[in-house]
Amino acid sequence: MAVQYELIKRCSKTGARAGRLHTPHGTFDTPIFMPVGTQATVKAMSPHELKEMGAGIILSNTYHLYLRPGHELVAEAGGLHKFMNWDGGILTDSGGFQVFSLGPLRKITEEGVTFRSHIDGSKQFLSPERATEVQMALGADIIMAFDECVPYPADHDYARKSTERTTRWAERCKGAHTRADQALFGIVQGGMYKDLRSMSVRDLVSLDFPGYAIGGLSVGEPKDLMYEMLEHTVPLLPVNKPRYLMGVGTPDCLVEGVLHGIDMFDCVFPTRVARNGTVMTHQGRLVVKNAEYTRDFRPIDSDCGCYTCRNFSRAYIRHLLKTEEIFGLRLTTIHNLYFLIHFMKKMRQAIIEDRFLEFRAEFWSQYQK
Ligand SMILES: CCCSCc1cc(N)cc2c(=O)[nH]c(N)nc12
Repeated sequence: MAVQYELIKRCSKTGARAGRLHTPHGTFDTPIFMPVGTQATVKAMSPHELKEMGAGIILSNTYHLYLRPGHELVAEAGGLHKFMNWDGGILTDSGGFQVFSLGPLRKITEEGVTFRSHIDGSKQFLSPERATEVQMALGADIIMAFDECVPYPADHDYARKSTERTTRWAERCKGAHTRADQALFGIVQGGMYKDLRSMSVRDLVSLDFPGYAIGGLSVGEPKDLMYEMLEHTVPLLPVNKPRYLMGVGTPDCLVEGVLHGIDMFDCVFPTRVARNGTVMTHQGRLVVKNAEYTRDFRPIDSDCGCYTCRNFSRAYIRHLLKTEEIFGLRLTTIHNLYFLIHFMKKMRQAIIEDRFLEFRAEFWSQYQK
């Protein structure tokens, strides 16, 4: 099997677990945070810097790469790993989510989704088969089934019909997937309805995927509702397969996701907010661009071991951001990614030492959302 999950330690009191994910491009400790590199680059970061800070698996987007430069060109280059010179793990999303979130004009039918390119307005079409073919050409280690992310809010009838179609699409993706060196993950939907979440898990598990993503969350719902869906859904998934919570997240959501037994996370948040000067600390977010940091010669976070915190002050970083110096957003990006990658490592160690609940309590005692 291209991707295998190895359970190392389960927390004795919660769903939290420490594991390893074996892939064709390396073995990675879980829980893991996966930086997003939408267009075959984690913005402002070099592959060397990503490797140095401990990144293991990065994400790219089928929707964007299909439109530009085209999956055929990436295949001609030898696949994504060669094209972007990254020898770690790569996961690609299937494109459905981006079609729904980027394309204002789209038409969903049983066959697939017709949409307008956000680049040149050209009419495009993605089907489960096409999305799978594109991802096989891109060559990621883990690829995602083509799904519809049920919008929030959605009524029960819409959520049911959409989720049932996502399952039929998942079966078609499975039928079209012929690369033995890639793992195709199913994506659980069901909106905010426990009965539909159970139905989606039941139907996808019967198709026997090597891993399962939980989709349709982190789509604007209250965090407590996301946690309620996780509490219901994760225990229904196979223990010996990886669980991936899509689009999450911030440190608080990562802690609660790990609590419920999630192994893999991704989110554009840390890199996106870094570019406008918001950085993460153990006490919560800090907008280093603000005037209050003009003469603050301390590092962003004195407990952080990243290149940024070892070499530069808040005052200097604020100066770079205010003057729109490119180095400024590189420094904040380095910090935010390092912070989350190492936050996961600390959580994993706490699980292994069976003190995850103490870790969680300590986190919440310091963290201001
Ligand atoms: C590179 C981005 C990966 S995660 C994008 C994402 C994020 C969120 N929040 C939900 C979904 C979903 O339901 N389906 C799919 N394919 N993707 C989702």
